[in-house]
Amino acid sequence: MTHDQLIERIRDTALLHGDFTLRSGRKSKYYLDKYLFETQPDILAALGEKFAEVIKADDKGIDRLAGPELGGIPLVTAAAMATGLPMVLIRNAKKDYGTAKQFEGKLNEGDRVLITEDIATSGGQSIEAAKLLRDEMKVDVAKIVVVIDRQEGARENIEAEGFAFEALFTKSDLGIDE
Ligand SMILES: O=P(O)(O)OC[C@H]1O[C@H](OP(=O)(O)OP(=O)(O)O)[C@H](O)[C@@H]1O
Ligand SMILES: O=C(O)c1cc(=O)[nH]c(=O)[nH]1
Repeated sequence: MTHDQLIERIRDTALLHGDFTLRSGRKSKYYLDKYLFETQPDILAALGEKFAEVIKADDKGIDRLAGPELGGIPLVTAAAMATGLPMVLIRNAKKDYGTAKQFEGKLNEGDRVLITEDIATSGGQSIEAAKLLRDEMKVDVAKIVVVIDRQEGARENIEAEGFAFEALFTKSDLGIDE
């Protein structure tokens, strides 16, 4: 799938119009329903390849990938399969039984970890995941890579916390002018 075909597939599959409340509490007249594009195997495979390009371009090398619940899970899986890199799955909250962990999979202190995420609005969700990895798991967060940046301040907020940020696509790339 070409870059432009992927943009078109995401837009056609997942762009909704209406009145939406976002995770940040903001209101929006449009919503990109990530589950509508993440549940389409052709789109997911193409996104895995896009993440792989970013991962291969990292000059210091990535040891592991991480995906936050829930939307980041299919993405990190696709990226892991496209690169052969191992991954961890990050929970929104610790389990209070069994292994009682907030992430699943294996992490080594000092690993360079790249986070995959679906949509960035304020960047709040991505920052939470990155802080957990950096401050509690003691890994080196190489970059937060999202599928779509809604261009509402996520980049500025993420970079202000000391993390690198990249978006595969922006709201402008998708031709959204709301
Ligand atoms: O940049 P932010 O302002 O933090 O908002 C964007 C986040 O909000 C959404 O998650 P949602 O709350 O729908 O959670 P889910 O992935 O568990 O469905 C979306 O998946 C992003 O992660
Ligand atoms: O900010 C959000 O919560 C959000 C925006 C959006 O376009 N899509 C989504 O899944 N979440």
